[in-house]
Amino acid sequence: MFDPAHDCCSGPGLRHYVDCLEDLHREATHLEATEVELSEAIGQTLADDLKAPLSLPSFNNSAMDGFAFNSDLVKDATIDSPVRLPVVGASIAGDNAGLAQLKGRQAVKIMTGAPLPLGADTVLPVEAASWETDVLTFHAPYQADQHVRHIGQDVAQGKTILKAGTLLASQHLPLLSALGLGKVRVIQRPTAAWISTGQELVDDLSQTLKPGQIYNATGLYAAATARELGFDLQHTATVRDTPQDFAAALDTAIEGKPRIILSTGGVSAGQYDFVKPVLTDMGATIIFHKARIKPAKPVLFARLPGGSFFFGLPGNPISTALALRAFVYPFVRHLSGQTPEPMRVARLTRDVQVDASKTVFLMGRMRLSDSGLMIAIPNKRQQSFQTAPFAESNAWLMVPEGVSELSAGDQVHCLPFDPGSN
Ligand SMILES: Nc1nc2c(c(=O)[nH]1)N[C@H]1C(S)=C(S)[C@@H](COP(=O)(O)OP(=O)(O)OC[C@H]3O[C@@H](n4cnc5c(N)ncnc54)[C@H](O)[C@@H]3O)O[C@H]1N2
Ligand code: MOO
Repeated sequence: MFDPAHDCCSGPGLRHYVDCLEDLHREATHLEATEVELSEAIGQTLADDLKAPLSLPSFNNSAMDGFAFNSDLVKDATIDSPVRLPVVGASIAGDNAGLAQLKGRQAVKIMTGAPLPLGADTVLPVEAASWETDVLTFHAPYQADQHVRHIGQDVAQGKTILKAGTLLASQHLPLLSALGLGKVRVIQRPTAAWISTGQELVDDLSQTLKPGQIYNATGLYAAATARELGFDLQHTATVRDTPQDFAAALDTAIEGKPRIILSTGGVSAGQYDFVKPVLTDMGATIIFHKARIKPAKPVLFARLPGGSFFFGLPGNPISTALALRAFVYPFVRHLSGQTPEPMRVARLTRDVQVDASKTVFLMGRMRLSDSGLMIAIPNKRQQSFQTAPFAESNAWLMVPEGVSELSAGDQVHCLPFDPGSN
């Protein structure tokens, strides 16, 4: 059974948030890479640097519908002494006829995207051309290299186009598709199971509450945010808050071999706070329990005997949300081989006073001011049971430990609720 005398991390020795992040990074050994179809790769992390297997464009081609020829042929053209070029054929996109060599004083019709014939060095758009039947007339010279898209002008063959650790998103698809990269090696999103604990919880939102009951405020939130936080929720359960029920739920979750198991509730100090004793009984290694943060102070992180990781998220809905964003997300990001999250900052719109003995995360809104500056508006209400200010917010504003007040205009580090958003 759990022995409080060996509880390294509770009591006065609560862990600093920065130390917790270090623990999370140390534990998060990258998941194995697998090859997937490009269509399946969005939201997964690239396992290796990707090099371009070909150049883009892979052949010189026209950027306009018009005529292709060699500019040298018309260099002496004047009003008085025009130069005429016969139009001998056409280069059409998808057609390889255009790759033929132009011979002598010739031009060809050319369509946007069609190969520039060998010997041609420029394209005259059709609306700028003086032409009749099959003859182009020039009353002035025409520059080389007009409206030509050159080999490699987009991407040079062999160049690294995306780095390992890139989270693949829809903006990468045109590039990867154009390069014919139909399969890519990725580190797949970790799988997770979610256990809500509490005999007061009701999952069915259409059910009438009995006295003392409350609706589960974070079950649906977990399902909705899993993807943006980088994991796949494969199993959810809601159980009573007894050690037996929790242990049974944990066993069931483990059978699905998720990489991560998350639970809500039962990690604080009361008699129903059974999560840690149950974990300790099953031989888990508690990596940290309780941090010098607000909210979500009782957050717990452990390694289970089978190799899964466990997060005990405090039950207050806002504490659950903060623990997900400030602990689970950095862990998942590291597991997936991504680089640490870039720091986002914004200027506070008003003074804030906080308890300097902990890292404080305030619910707030990040947005661009009328003058184009990123500003952070802390919500007036900050309690961890208050879902209404959370609904009004889109980011956590982080005030580091040691800081007791910040003034309007000071920069504050922000964690957008959706880390993929700007
Ligand atoms: N004596 C102490 N009491 C508490 C401490 C403490 O240090 N000493 N810490 C407080 C803090 S901080 C937090 S956060 C909570 C965390 O509690 P638990 O994780 O043990 O969670 P529970 O006690 O099970 O629940 C807390 C609260 O949240 C409600 N809850 C739980 N799950 C849900 C859910 N899915 N949807 C909506 N609401 C939920 C639950 O009904 C309780 O009201 O402990 C403090 N206490
Ligand atoms: O940390 Mo608790 O999350 O303050 O309510």
